Amino acid sequence: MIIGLTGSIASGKSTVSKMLTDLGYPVVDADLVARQVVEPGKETLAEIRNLFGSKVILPDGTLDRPKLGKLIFNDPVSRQQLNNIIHPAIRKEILRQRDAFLAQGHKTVVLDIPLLFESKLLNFAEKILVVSVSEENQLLRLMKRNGLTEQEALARIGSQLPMAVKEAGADAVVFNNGTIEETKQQLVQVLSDWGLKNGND
Ligand SMILES: CC(C)(COP(=O)(O)OP(=O)(O)OC[C@H]1O[C@@H](n2cnc3c(N)ncnc32)[C@H](O)[C@@H]1O)[C@@H](O)C(=O)NCCC(=O)NCCS
Ligand SMILES: Nc1ncnc2c1ncn2[C@@H]1O[C@H](COP(=O)(O)OP(=O)(O)OP(=O)(O)O)[C@@H](O)[C@H]1O
Repeated sequence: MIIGLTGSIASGKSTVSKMLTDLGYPVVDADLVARQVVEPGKETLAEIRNLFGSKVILPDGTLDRPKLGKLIFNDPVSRQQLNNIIHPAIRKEILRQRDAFLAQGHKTVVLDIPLLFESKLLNFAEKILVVSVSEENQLLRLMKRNGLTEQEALARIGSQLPMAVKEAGADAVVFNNGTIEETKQQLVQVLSDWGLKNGND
């Protein structure tokens, strides 16, 4: 079974993803893949440089992520241009990592993809698990984790589909407003409903 794990920014995907890893499930992490495909020397990084200029490249040749983030989260046109360059590379690498896990004999693979609903990967997930959070908790957690102002955090939240749309498209929703333990209990219940106990299933 391929599980698509998604949610909105700072809803708690990484937190749930870690719980799944601890239970033994193999997880493909799209945010990590997004970093791998722009490592120095990669074609995607060269394309980003061509589009946005050398101002988004640090002296050591790596991507200046905060700078590119400021650009794309405040401008839908730039965001779409970046997505057009980077998403095909991310998609290809996600599928490669999924296939590698399946080839190792895993029966269940988790794809942790923040933009699952916005991307062309939705069809690859047989079950969609959405991690949901209240608007208030989302804003507070995002500002705290990334050291953002309220305005910066709201721009990032606004660059994704609304939480309610994702909940409506989910096979199951885990509400991450309480303690981490309460979230874990909900997750275990969902897995059990799907006939899964641990990463060997
Ligand atoms: C703009 C970048 C360099 C900013 O890097 P930064 O280290 O500050 O953020 P990070 O990569 O950890 O992303 C944090 C969160 O932002 C959200 N996010 C990232 N990119 C996008 C996007 N293009 N559109 C909407 N939300 C996004 C996701 O929820 C993600 O989990 C980076 O986010 C990026 O390369 N984005 C494009 C790739 C992408 O779409 N990634 C999302 C996973 S497929
Ligand atoms: N139940 C919780 N109670 C308190 N804080 C939490 C809880 N769950 C997650 N957090 C914190 O909220 C922040 C966002 O969580 P996390 O990083 O898991 O979200 P995410 O959905 O993976 O975010 P992103 O889309 O940006 O990668 C983190 O700093 C995390 O430690």
